[in-house]
Amino acid sequence: MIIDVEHITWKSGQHTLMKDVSWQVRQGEHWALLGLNGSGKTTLLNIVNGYIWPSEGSVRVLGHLFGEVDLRELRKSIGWVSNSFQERLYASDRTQHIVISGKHATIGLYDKTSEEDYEQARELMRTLSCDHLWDREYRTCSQGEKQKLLIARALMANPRILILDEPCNGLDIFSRERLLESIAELVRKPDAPTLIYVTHHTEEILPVFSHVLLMRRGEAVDSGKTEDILTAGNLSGFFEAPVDVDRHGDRFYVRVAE
Ligand SMILES: Nc1ncnc2c1ncn2[C@@H]1O[C@H](COP(=O)(O)OP(=O)(O)OP(=O)(O)O)[C@@H](O)[C@H]1O
Repeated sequence: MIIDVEHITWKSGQHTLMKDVSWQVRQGEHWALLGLNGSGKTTLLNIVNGYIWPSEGSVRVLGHLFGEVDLRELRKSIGWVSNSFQERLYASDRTQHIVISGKHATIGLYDKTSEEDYEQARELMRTLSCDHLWDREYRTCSQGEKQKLLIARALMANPRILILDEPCNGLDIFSRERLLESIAELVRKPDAPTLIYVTHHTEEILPVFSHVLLMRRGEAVDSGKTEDILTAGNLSGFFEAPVDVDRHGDRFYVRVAE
């Protein structure tokens, strides 16, 4: 089992922000986390990374029970790419150095870099179709290009789990498709990490995401195989408003029903 969250509840002050959430991610699965603003997606991921401690329930990641494991060690196996991180990077850094700094999750490069580090960075930038950005200043890259670099950076540490938190935010539809194609490419690699993809938009849930977890007001409302979860009936119940789901190819587009 990659992630095993059992009956977790988290209270902050008067508010119960996670209510009896259970979630199991198995080897070979890739998950999308879908939910409206404030539904608890980031909170759940903070729990999985050991930044928030639930009031009740248990968390196991990669077989390690929280409470018995050195979280700093465990976190080395988890890559987490989120938008809030972007601003903390040095704007004038070269792209390849940003990627290589992911090896030890540092901001900036402090360790000596080896020839293999450069090779790995180049290979990862190739996988994410951004090797043409080699030696560019980070600040000159577009939003979509920055996302790709940050994903490559997270992969530099060879994580077993890769969390992509709304990676398509702020991207135009063409940049979004290019980024999604790179993510699909990454998953097709034989030693790909388990992906957790956080989004508000069903159309970003590529066929490589085998499973979906629906979050609402701190609860895991439903979870299962993508095609079983992303139906009009199911999502209308989930959003508490009638929606239509149009399927184009293997993508799901949700519209508010007339
Ligand atoms: N430390 C905290 N103390 C109190 N409330 C919190 C805390 N962290 C999160 N919350 C609240 O918990 C709820 C869930 O927040 P969370 O960030 O997990 O949602 P989300 O699904 O990731 O939302 P978004 O899609 O907008 O990023 C929100 O109402 C938020 O204000």
